[in-house]
Amino acid sequence: MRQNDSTARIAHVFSGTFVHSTPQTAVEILENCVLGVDDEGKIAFIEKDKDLVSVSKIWGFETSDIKQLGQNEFLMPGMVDTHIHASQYSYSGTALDLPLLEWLNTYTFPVEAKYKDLDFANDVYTKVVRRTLKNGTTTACYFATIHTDASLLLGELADKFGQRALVGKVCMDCNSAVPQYKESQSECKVETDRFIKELLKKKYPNVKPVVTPRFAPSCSASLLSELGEIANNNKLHIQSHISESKGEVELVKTLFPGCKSYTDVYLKHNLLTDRTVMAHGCHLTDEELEIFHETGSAISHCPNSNISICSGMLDVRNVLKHKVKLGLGTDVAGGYSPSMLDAIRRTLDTSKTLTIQDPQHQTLTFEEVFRLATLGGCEALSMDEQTGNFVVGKDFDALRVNVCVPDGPIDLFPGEGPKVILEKFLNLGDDRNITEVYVAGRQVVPFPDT
Ligand SMILES: O=c1[nH]c(=O)c2nc[nH]c2[nH]1
Ligand SMILES: [Zn+2]
Repeated sequence: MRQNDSTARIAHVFSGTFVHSTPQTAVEILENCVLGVDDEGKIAFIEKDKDLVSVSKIWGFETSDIKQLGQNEFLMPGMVDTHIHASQYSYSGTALDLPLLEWLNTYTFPVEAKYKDLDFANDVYTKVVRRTLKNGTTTACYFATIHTDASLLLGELADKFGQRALVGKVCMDCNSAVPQYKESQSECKVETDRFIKELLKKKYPNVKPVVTPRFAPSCSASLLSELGEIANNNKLHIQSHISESKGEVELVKTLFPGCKSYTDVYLKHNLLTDRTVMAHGCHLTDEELEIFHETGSAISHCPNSNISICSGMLDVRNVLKHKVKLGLGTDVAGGYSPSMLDAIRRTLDTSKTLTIQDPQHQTLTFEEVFRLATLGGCEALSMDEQTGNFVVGKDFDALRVNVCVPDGPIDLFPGEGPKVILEKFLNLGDDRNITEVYVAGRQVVPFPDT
């Protein structure tokens, strides 16, 4: 057993069952364990089958401070939403009757144009941060809008409520359908620089900027180049969309005739790095996936959105075969649910649909999808050295799950072990079962005001 030779004090101790993923094992169940978190929010120790009194003496905490998990409870890593439009949350659950390009022009751009109004932004952004945290999203990779001040407000709210977040001020200098919702190229550069500088100046420990060209059809080639340069000079994350629908892929061919593929558009403008996450990718070719692998860029799989606006079905198995990093995203509001549990279920549904179409297709298992929602998301955002599973030294981002809350959605039966309990939670559970949420050791749910 390691000695407590550091000066850090133990802030939380949990005892019971922990469920997480490692690169080698999709679901590892650690029963009869005790896990300590230090006052810097890092996992200080994990001990199995140890006497609690001796562990408490070594680490210097009172046994009365231990949070004992019950029979129907477990701790799991927080879920990572690798692609969510905070600005579209106001109309989530509606407006799902048009394909992507018409959907953007009809519903999305007119709503996003309203974020000049900071009161409106404050209302929606407060609600989306709280809703996602309550549903177990400990890390979110957000698109905001083109408005710098509202995007900074989103960062402030994520920090206030304690969510780990990447926040992107959207960049777009082309929009013929809704011309009032775009910037000039020079405005876009000046405002992106201001957004990055001001957000970094806040020194929020867990909220960082992400360079966000909306997608190739909304950006001139020179804007894409400028954004590639900004991201690379400042070693920042990059997010965008790629190959979501066939109509979009055809449009990109006409807009960028000198590029070999949609992927080549981003590659040529230095936007594919090991800190890049591209949403969707439903129609990427194997050749394009190889470029993702070589550059270390990741894909955010957004199955609810892909189905809701009839964009396509990503073959996750094929992406994984190409050793491309992949996480899950809700893609609110093309996706109608802000819950990562929904993203897990839709990922399984899509994989099963592909198997119905082709029985040779190797269906994803719920264990694999659990990993994609947690550690996989952290890998996709290049945060897996910091968090994503229960490893000593990593930040403690975790959910306390109770599958038997009063009036909850799950019934258990005799003899059901932790693996079945996990599967039931993933398929049947909801926010009522997520009784506590921790980000970097700070308990953020229940909210302090409730
Ligand atoms: O699902 C999507 N949502 C968006 O807001 C968007 N913008 C470009 N491409 C997009 N796809
Ligand atoms: Zn999106």
